Amino acid sequence: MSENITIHHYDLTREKRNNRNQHKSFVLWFTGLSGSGKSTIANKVEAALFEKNKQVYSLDGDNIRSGINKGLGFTKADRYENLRRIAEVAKLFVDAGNITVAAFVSPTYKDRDLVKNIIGEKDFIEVFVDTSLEECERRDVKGLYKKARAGEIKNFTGIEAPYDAPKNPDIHIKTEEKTVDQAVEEILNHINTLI
Ligand SMILES: Nc1ncnc2c1ncn2[C@@H]1O[C@H](COP(=O)(O)OS(=O)(=O)O)[C@@H](OP(=O)(O)O)[C@H]1O
Ligand SMILES: Nc1ncnc2c1ncn2[C@@H]1O[C@H](COP(=O)(O)OP(=O)(O)O)[C@@H](O)[C@H]1O
Repeated sequence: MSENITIHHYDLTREKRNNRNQHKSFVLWFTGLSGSGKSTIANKVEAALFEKNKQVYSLDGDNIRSGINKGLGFTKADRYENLRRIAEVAKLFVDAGNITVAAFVSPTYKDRDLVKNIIGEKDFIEVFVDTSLEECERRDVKGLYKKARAGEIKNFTGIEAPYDAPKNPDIHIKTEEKTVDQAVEEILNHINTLI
C-alpha cells in the first residue's frame, strides 16, 4: 500500500509561513501527573502568546480523547497510540506555522521518546510540570484520585500506573515553589529567542 503513495511538495512551505508570522513554529510539550498544573499553565502560556500576536494553538486533552482518539483508554498500549496520533497532529500544526501547545500526562520515557521522534528533536520543547503525587492528590481537581484510591479507576497514573519523571527536561517547573504567573514567565523567557 505505502509503496503506491507519492509525496507532493507544496510551494507554500513552513519557512514561508514562519517568515510571514515572524516567529518560529515548534511544540511546547507539557508532561506531568494529573492535577500537576499542565492545563492551567499551558492555557496561560497560550493566552500570553496570543496577546503578543503569535500564531498559537493548543491541543486539548478532552477534545482529543473525545474526538480523534475516541475509544482509546489508559492501558500502556492505548496511551502510546493516543500520544502517537497527538504527536502526528502536533507535527502538522508546526508545519502550518503554529506554536503548538500540548498538555498530556505522557507518562513514560518510551511515550515521550516516541513523541519527540515524530515531532523532531529541534521542534520539541519538553516542559516538566513537576508536582508531587501528594500535592496532586491534595488538589484532586477532578476527584479522580479519590476514585482511583477506591479502586473505581484502573491504571491511574501515580497510583497503579507509572510516571517516569523527565531526567533532563528543557523547562522544569516546580509548582509547589512557583506561582502560575512565574511559571508562565519562565516558559516565555525560555522561548524568547524563537518568538
Ligand atoms: N487512568 C488514568 N490515568 C491518568 N489520567 C486519567 C486516567 N483516567 C482518566 N484520566 C484523565 O485523562 C487525562 C489524561 O489523559 P492523557 O491523554 O493526557 O493521558 S496519556 O498521556 O495518554 O497518559 C487526565 O487529565 P489531566 O488531569 O488533565 O492530566 C485525567 O483527567
Ligand atoms: N503553581 C501552580 N501551577 C499550576 N497549577 C497550580 C499551581 N498552584 C495551584 N495550582 C492548581 O492546581 C490545579 C492544576 O489542575 P490542572 O491544570 O487541571 O492540572 P493538569 O492539567 O495537570 O491535570 C489547578 O486547580 C490550579 O489552580
